[in-house]
Amino acid sequence: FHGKNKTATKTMTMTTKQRKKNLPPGPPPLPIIGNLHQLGHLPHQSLWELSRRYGPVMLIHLGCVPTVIISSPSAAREVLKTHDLNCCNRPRLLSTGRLTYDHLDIAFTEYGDYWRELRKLCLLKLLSAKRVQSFRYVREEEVGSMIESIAKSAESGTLVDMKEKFMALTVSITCRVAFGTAFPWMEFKDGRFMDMIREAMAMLGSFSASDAFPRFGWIVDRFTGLHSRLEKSFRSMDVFYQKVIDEHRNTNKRNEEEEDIVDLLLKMERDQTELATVPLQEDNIKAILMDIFLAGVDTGALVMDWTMAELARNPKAMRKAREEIQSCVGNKKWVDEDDLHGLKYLKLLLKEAMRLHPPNVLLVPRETMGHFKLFGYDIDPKTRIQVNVWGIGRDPNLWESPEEFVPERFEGSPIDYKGNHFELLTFGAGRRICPGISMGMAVVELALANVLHSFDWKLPEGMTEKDVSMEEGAGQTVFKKVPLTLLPVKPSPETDA
Ligand code: HEM
Repeated sequence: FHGKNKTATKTMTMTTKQRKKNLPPGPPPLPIIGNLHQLGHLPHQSLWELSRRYGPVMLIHLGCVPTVIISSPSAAREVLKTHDLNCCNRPRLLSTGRLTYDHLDIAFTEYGDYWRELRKLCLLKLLSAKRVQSFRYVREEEVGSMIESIAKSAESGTLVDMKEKFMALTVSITCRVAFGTAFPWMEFKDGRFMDMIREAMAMLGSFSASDAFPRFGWIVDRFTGLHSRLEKSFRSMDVFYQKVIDEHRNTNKRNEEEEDIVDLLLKMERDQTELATVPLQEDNIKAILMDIFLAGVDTGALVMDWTMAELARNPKAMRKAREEIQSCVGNKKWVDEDDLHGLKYLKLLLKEAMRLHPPNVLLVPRETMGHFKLFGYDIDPKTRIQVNVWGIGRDPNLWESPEEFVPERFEGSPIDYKGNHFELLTFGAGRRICPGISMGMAVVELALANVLHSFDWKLPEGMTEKDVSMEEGAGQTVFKKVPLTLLPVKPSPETDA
């Protein structure tokens, strides 16, 4: 009887405590599935609609997982700046865990000493300003090859699938920067390499029941075939990285100028470098390469693809951009990286395209590490946090005519995408902000400047600007559902003048 009374008192204090909690508002969850049924095909859009009803700090349940959706710049500032230390963990998820050799990478590893040291390595060596600069010739050469291949389509009057071109460009630049070779070996040619990357991206964006229902979800994932598909994707990427590493081990050491990222990581392995007492080994190297590929290839290509789609729909903006480039570089064949400083309008239109089409619409998920108060609401440890960057970019309270593509809105505005302005969070903010901003934007700016300088772009016959579909498809990143195909036209000196 005595014992029972004790339990009753304990239960009473627990429930009083629970009751005292001021949890954020949100749509009522259903038993077991929580709010999963409300996500739809494009969760960022459904969540944006819901947040207009429940507010910028909204609690939902993804199966058993409490998740707070952030949908305003001031709430984003709270989680990415004021409480960043509490919010900078990443949840352990099925697909990210497998593809990163059990979280040995930077993007999906938990916050702690290992992440801190890896991140330092990334910022100081792998993606430093000096290294980005040292690969300028790679970017210029690869953009040159892309322009030459587009010129062939212009000559034969064939349409260009813009996303395919931009993906091929980011892949070849990344291959050269990371492993010094333009494109991998024969067995990965004929589109197989691209298929492999696409499949890994699809796996990262896939819904896994194990993540929503940690206790029994794995049974569902085995039943649906997700486990074996993930395993197959992991194996093919692993074989590829092993080949890259073996080849580097067997090659005479390059001088420092020619050193690629794998050379640098293998040197650290030979020197028995430790990252937070973990000696750097092959799996760590492969996990880092996985990040460089999966974080950098698709995002850059998407930014370029969406930007071209907006320009195709807005011929005035396209003309203005081309005129600016023309007046800046004149009759020079290529726009080089020194010319980019003068291309102010190009930078404005990129900001505008990234406002409307951030590739990571909900950022990369974070997880809280301790309890804190957010606008008076209690946020518990182990709560997942997703910032609706897409919604913030289209909020009519922040932007005039938010759905319209108006690059001029950024004229004279201090807002940029480097993590200090919570209205434009294309690359995130805080401790986990993207470390590849300079590397990514260097490619995007140079490629678009040359694509616009070298060709006039026409819509396929019979299509008008209004017919360009802006429908979205969602996975880990948001892409154009209907591929953008355009006709490149080589301008004659007279028509361009
Ligand atoms: C236009 C291109 C790119 C976009 C839009 C982009 C966007 C992002 C975003 C939104 C995040 C999550 C930030 C957060 O959680 O607050 C991120 C993280 C990351 N990005 Fe990028 N990224 C791009 C290019 C790159 C490139 C080129 C690389 C490397 C070669 C890269 C490497 C990473 C890594 C390693 C992380 C994880 C950082 C961490 O968790 O500490 N990204 N990126």
